[in-house]
Amino acid sequence: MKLHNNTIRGVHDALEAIFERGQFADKVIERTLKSNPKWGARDRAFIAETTYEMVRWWRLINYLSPSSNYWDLFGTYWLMQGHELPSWEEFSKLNPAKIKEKYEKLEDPGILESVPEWLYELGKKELGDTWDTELHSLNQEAEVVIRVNTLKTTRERLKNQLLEEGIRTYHVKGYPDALILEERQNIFRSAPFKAGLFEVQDASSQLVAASLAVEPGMRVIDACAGAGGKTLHLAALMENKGKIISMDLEEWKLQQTKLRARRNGIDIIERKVIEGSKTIKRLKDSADRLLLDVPCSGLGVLRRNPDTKWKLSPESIAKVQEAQQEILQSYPSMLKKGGQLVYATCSILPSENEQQVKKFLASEAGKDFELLEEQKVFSHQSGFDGFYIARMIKK
Ligand SMILES: C[S@@+](CC[C@H](N)C(=O)[O-])C[C@H]1O[C@@H](n2cnc3c(N)ncnc32)[C@H](O)[C@@H]1O
Repeated sequence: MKLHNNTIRGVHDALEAIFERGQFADKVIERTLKSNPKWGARDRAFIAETTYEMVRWWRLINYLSPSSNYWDLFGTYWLMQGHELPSWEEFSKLNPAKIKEKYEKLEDPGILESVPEWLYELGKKELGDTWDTELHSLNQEAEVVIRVNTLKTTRERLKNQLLEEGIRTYHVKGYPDALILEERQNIFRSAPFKAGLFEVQDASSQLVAASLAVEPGMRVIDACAGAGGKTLHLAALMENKGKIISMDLEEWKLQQTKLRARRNGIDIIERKVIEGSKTIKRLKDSADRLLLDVPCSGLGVLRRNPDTKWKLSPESIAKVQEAQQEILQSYPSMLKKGGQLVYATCSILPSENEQQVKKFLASEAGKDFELLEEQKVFSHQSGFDGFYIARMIKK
C-alpha cells in the first residue's frame, strides 16, 4: 500500500487533538475529514482507520518506539501492521529489525493489549483470566451494526433496499432486528437512512430494550435516555402506542431524540430534563416499565471507542459507580407495583454490574424488588460489545 505524506499529516493532527488536547476521537475524525473535502474516499478511510488503530495500540506503539515524534510513532504502527516503510527522511530514525525483536520478546499483557497498567490490574482483579480473553476481543475493530426500524419496514425488505444502494448486509441468529454491514462504509447518506428505516446500534445494545418486555399502550420511562438510541427501539417494540418519558440530566442530548424520532415516525415520546429529586418524586408509582441505562465506564465498548481507555482513571470509575448506586436507590420509586425495570451498562466490570444490583436489592430502597433475569454479555462470546442487563420486578 502506498503512503501519502498529506494523509499521514491528517492522522498526526487528529492524534495531537486526541492526546494533547483531550478531545474525543470520533469528533476529531469527523472534523478532520470535514475540513479537508478534497480527500477521496480511500484517503478518508485511511485517516479514520489509522487514527482509531493508533489510538487503540497507543501504549504498545510507545513502548516499541518511545518518542514524542509522531512520524516515529506512525512508522512503528506501520511496521506492526506488517508493511515496509518507504525510504523517507521522516522514518530515518527507525530500526525495523530492533522494533521487531522488542515486540517478539514482549510478555507484559498490559502492554501487549495496550491498556493503562492500573486498568489491566483492575480488570484482572475483577474478572481473573476472563479479562485477558475479553480484553483481546475488545481490541478488535467493531463491525457496523444497524437496527431495523420495524415501524417502517422489515429486516428482509431493508436488506434488499440497502442492496439496491450497493450496501451488502447479513444477519446473525439471536438479534431479530439487527443487520451487519459486510463492509465498513458511510450509510448516513443512503436513502433508507434518510427515510428512517434504520438506526446504527450495536447488536448487544439492541438486547437492552428487548429485555424490558414492553407492550403497546404501556407507560414507559427511559430515565437515562441520552440521545435516545434505546428510546427509539422501545417505541418500535411498543408499535408507537402508549407513552415513553425520555429523561436525562442533559437537555442537549434529549434534543437529538426529537429529530431522530421524527425521522423514525415516532410520536409517543415526551422529553423531560431531570432537575433534581423533585422530577423523580413527581413521577412516583407511575410507570409500567423503567429503563435505567446508567452512565458507566464504557469498558464494554472499547472496540468502538478505543480512546476511552486513556481517558478513564480509578477516580472516574469510582465516581460513575457512585452515580449508578444513587440512580438505583431513587429512580425505581417511579415504577408501579408489579412494574418491571432493567438496569443496564455497557461495562463488563462486576463492580458496575451485578455487585451494584446486589447492593440495591439488599438495601431498604430495594426490599420490594426481585431479580428476574441477568445477562452478562461479553464481547469474546457474542462477537459484539460488552454489556450487562438485569431485569427486576417491583413486588
Ligand atoms: C449510557 S448513557 C445513555 C445512552 C442512551 N440510553 C442511548 O441508548 O443512547 C447514560 C446517560 O445517563 C445520563 N446521566 C448521567 N447521570 C444521570 C442521572 N443522575 N440521571 C439521569 N441520567 C443521567 C448521561 O447524560 C447519559 O446520557
